[in-house]
Formats: sequence, C-alpha cells, structure tokens
Amino acid sequence: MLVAGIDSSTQSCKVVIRDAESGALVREGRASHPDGTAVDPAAWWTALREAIAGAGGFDDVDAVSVGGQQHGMVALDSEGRVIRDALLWNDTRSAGAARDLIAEFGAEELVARSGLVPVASFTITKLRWLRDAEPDNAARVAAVALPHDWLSWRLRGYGPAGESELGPVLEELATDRSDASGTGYWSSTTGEYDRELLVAALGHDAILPRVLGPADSAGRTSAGALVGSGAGDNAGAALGLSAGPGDVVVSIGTSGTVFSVSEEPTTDSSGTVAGFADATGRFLPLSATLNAARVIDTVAAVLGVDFDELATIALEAEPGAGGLVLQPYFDGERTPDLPDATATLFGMTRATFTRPGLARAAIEGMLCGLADGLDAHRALGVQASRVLLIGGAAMNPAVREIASTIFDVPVTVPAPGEYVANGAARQAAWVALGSLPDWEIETVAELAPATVPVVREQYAARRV
Ligand SMILES: Nc1ncnc2c1ncn2[C@@H]1O[C@H](COP(=O)(O)OP(=O)(O)O)[C@@H](O)[C@H]1O
Ligand SMILES: O=C(CO)[C@@H](O)[C@H](O)COP(=O)(O)O
Repeated sequence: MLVAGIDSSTQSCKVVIRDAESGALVREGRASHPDGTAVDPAAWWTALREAIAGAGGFDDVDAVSVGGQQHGMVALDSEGRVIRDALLWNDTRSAGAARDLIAEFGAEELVARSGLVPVASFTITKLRWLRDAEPDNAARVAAVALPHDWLSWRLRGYGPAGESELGPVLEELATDRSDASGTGYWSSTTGEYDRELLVAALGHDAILPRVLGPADSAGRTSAGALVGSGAGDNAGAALGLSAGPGDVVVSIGTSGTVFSVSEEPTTDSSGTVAGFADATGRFLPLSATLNAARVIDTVAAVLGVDFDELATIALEAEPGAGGLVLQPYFDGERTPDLPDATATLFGMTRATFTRPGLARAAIEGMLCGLADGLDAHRALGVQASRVLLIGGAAMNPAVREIASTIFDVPVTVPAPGEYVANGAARQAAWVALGSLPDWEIETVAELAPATVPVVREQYAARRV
C-alpha cells in the first residue's frame, strides 16, 4: 500500500510517496513557490499539482496528508474565492495589530486562552490587520483557513465554482490540532475555538475549519485516496522524526525553529515559547526565528560563493570569529519580538572583518538565536538530551560543526530528507492502516558537544 506526504513550505512544495508499512521511499517530486511574504494561494495549488506530477501522480496512492507552513491567513469569501494574497508567517505588517490585541486582553490572558502571546506571525494578528487596514476585504471574509487546510480542501475537490468539482462548501474545511494551535484563537487545552478572540480580531464571526484528531480522515480525493487531517510543518517534522522525550528538534529552513514533543501543554507569558499542539495528540512547545537559512543564502551571495565554499571558508575562522558578531535580523525578528529590526555586524576591525570571519559570524549568529530558544525550552522544564538538526541548511557541513560549538548537548543529524513531508506521509499511513507505523530514521552524523562559551557570550553581550 502506498501513501503520500506533502510539505507545502515557504519556499517550495515537496511530495513523497512511501510504502505505508516500511516507510520506504518510492517516488518524490517538488516545485518552487514564489518569493515574498504575501502570496496568492493559487501559486501553492499550482506548485502542488506540479510536484504531484513530478512524483508520478497519486493514482496508486491510498492515503495522503498535507503538512504546511503555519499561520498564513487564507481568507475566503462566501463563494470560496481567496479574497487577497495570503499573509505568511514571516510577514511583519501586523506587528501593530499584535500590540493592540495584547493591550486589549493582556498577554497573560491570551496565553491562558490560546497558548500564544500574539506576534506578527500568528493568524489572529493578520485578521486584526485586515480589519483595520482593509475593512472592505474583512467584511467579505466568510471563512478563514491556513495553507494546509486550504490545500487539503482543494485536494478533496472543493474550491470556487468553475475551478473545482465539488464547489465552495466552506463547512467542509478541516484542519488538525497542530495548525489550529498556531492561529491564536484555538486552545490546545480545551480543544475548542475561542470565538470571542476571532471576533475581536476580524470584527465578525466566520467559518473555521473543523479540527480533526491525529488519525482522522477529512474525506477522500476524487481518485478515492483518504485525506488525513494534515499538520503544521513543524508538527509534521516531529512526526516524521518520531521525536520523543529528550529530543529537541532544531529546523533551519526559511524559519529557524526549536521544538519538542511534550505530554503537557506549556505556558510562557513572555511569548518566547509558543504553546502549540503536536500531530499525535500531545503538545509541541516551539520557539521560532524569522532569520535562518536565508542568512546563509544572503551572506553566500555577498561573498560570491556557493554553499560548499561558504562552509570551507567559515571553518577557516576560529570559533567566535575573533569577536565579529552578526545579529542576523535581515527580515526583522520574531524571537525576540523585534519586527522592525535590521541586521547589525558588531566587532569589525581590520583583523576580524574578513571573508572567513563574516561567513562564520553569519552561521554563529543564526545558531545563537536558536540556542536561546533551547534555553527557553529548558526554563519551561523541557529535558534536552540531544538536538536533532534538520531543514535545508542542516545539509551544510559548517552549520553542523558550528552547531556542536554552540549547543551543549550532542547534535544528531538525520539523513538529509523531507521530514515534514515524511511526517505527513506517516500520518497518511496511520489513517490508512489504522495504527501508526514505525519507520526507521537513518542518522548521518553524531557530533559530541564541543562547546566554546565565548560564542554565545559575545552574542548575548550584543543583544538589544
Ligand atoms: N547546503 C546548504 N547550505 C546552506 N543552506 C542550504 C543548503 N541547501 C539548502 N539550503 C537552504 O535551505 C533553505 C530551504 O530549506 P527548507 O527546509 O526546504 O526551507 P522551507 O521549508 O522554509 O521552504 C533555502 O534557503 C536554501 O538556500
Ligand atoms: O511560523 C513558523 C512556526 O511557528 C514557521 O516554522 C512556519 O511554519 C514556516 O516554516 P518553514 O517554511 O520555514 O519550514
């Protein structure tokens, strides 16, 4: 029996087709997404169909689940049409709306009700921004979905009239606990939407996707494959890695995320660690930065080198790059909550401002922000026995080696792979088989901690 998993992430769409029992990879496909922090969801649908075609189609697939970038606001009118480009998790225009919501309700109350202190990333702040900045668009909103909910709905044949087989049945929208927990108007402790918060943000009530359990099916594709509840991408990755007690996952994609699977919900009124739900019925404390793999993309482009060359020159510099510190807030920052920040390079002398120094400082600065996230997890009682390093930039040898100088626990690098799509496929197998199969995870590197304290100390000293 074959199952499919999809990762509709910020930069691209990836599809894997696997054997349901063993998890063996059978086929895969991918397609790019457009750049930008506001994107027409039609582009994700086009990319998904291209990636499915690249993976040889779904005709022989028994079940499929969609993992996707979290928080994006997909606002639909009563005809199931997308009202405006979706504002993505890394769009910071709703920072003022986040402050307004905190002023109205208080951070403590919002954490107690939704698990989150609003920042620009979360859906609730995007809805408030829409209400205030585009009142005509806000008035037309009949339903609000997230990227993975909307793609699952389209896969099942729903959509605007003329563009879909089954038409705009908004009540058929479905989601899962993990993605619902990133909206800001759903509580992972009660398992219910908080309609008062939704109305406070959007200005009126709207249809929200039904929240399914981890092994529930939302329905079927037109070809008859079961469609699972799907997941937010980080929860998908945790499922794909079979993350358990002691595992802290550090994912370096467009976002940098630090997360762990927890039996109990977590509450952090500072907002550093969001109290998300996971894709197994448990919880997923998570801390996220806006500046991760693209810090390396940017510095590699400035230096005119490819990723391998960047790794080579970064490792020519000593740990700490002689005091050169890059605070890498190129896209503003979410953790810490500094949406309008820009990047700053500290400690430049003629001796330190070199190509190796800059390459190393870029990787160190990006990883120090994630190490701060790990500390915040520990402060909530999360046990960290090892870091599991995944995401596009985890393929970089310098990122791996420098991670071992920054994290004070062993760093395990699973074999390069699409862990979000794999987790979605594993969920699809759960739906199809009726039980969650164990799939083997291959490891390609285990790095013992080689902590060099000055790296984090000098980064902390530059913190604003
Ligand atoms: N060898 C590498 N070294 C550093 N960065 C890399 C490498 N390979 C890919 N990347 C970066 O990883 C990112 C894509 O990672 P991915 O986890 O797929 O992101 P997302 O899930 O956010 O779309 C891109 O910014 C890409 O440039
Ligand atoms: O906002 C978050 C998590 O809260 C991000 O992790 C997004 O879910 C995007 O993920 P990537 O596309 O970077 O993997």
